[in-house]
Amino acid sequence: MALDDDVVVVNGLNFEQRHGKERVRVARVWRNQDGRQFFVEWNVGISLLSDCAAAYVSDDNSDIVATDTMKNTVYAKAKECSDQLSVEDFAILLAKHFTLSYKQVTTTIVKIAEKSWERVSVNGQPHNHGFKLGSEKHTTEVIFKKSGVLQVSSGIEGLSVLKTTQSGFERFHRDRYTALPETRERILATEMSASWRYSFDSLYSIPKRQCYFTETYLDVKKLLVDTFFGPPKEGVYSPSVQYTLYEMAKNVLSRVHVISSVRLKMPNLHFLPANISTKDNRSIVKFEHDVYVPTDEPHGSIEACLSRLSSKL
Ligand SMILES: O=c1[nH]c(=O)c2[nH]c(=O)[nH]c2[nH]1
Repeated sequence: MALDDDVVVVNGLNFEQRHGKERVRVARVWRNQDGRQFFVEWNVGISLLSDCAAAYVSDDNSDIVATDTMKNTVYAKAKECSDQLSVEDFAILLAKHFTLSYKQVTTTIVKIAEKSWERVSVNGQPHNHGFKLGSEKHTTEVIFKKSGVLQVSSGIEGLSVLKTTQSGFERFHRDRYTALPETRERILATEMSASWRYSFDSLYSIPKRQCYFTETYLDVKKLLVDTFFGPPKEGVYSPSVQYTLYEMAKNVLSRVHVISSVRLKMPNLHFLPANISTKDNRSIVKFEHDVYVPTDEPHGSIEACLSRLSSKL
């Protein structure tokens, strides 16, 4: 969403500013009558686009919403949420609060990352109040304008996936600097980041169902992961990270109709063949698709965004 309408002319110069609070960490527990407890941990960032130019050019702070107030609001709103809600719904609630409560605020941007605390099972039974930390984060970004225009995006950060076969890279461009051999057999590993934008454009078009965004997040995550791996027995061949990324994004758009665009970032984390030999060429370790040197740098970086023709980016 272009935020150009927040540029003003001050003393003959274009001026654009925002202020907010980053890394506000809050955790919330909800307790059910039946003894089951629910837990989330959020890292919240708030940014306000507001008419407070006076504070930049004079000592008039009267239009500044203090960033300390923003921080307190996160805890106050978390307290008010007596029913469990998705991270997206919490971001919408905060964005709505700041945009509608302050006359000088024209736009609020709320970004939240949720840690993946998952309920543990003990002896095969889900534990009432025990959680363990998974690796990936569920992220969201909500932009809410005074005009009522809303933009909701969600994402996944740090989802590490790897397959030990069904990946290759052949027939790529070669020149005098190319050393990489072609292969139809390699490890494919990435730490995926995904973000997608919902087509909802106002508060009224947001589905009211309590777990709507959480369910959609889990659907998208499953589509991405299932497409990466393919069926459990035979898998699916990946001729390049680019091809697999495109298939993943395409499947999300074709299956989840409320999503208008999806961006995927898939670093190619190389597992190099372990070939070790002595100075006189005696092999100590000969690579037979069994021993690898894991690396995380340098890594390939592959990123693309796929959106419906009708969507505004
Ligand atoms: O899937 C791949 N895509 C690339 O662009 C690339 N480049 C490279 O060296 N290896 C790979 N693998």
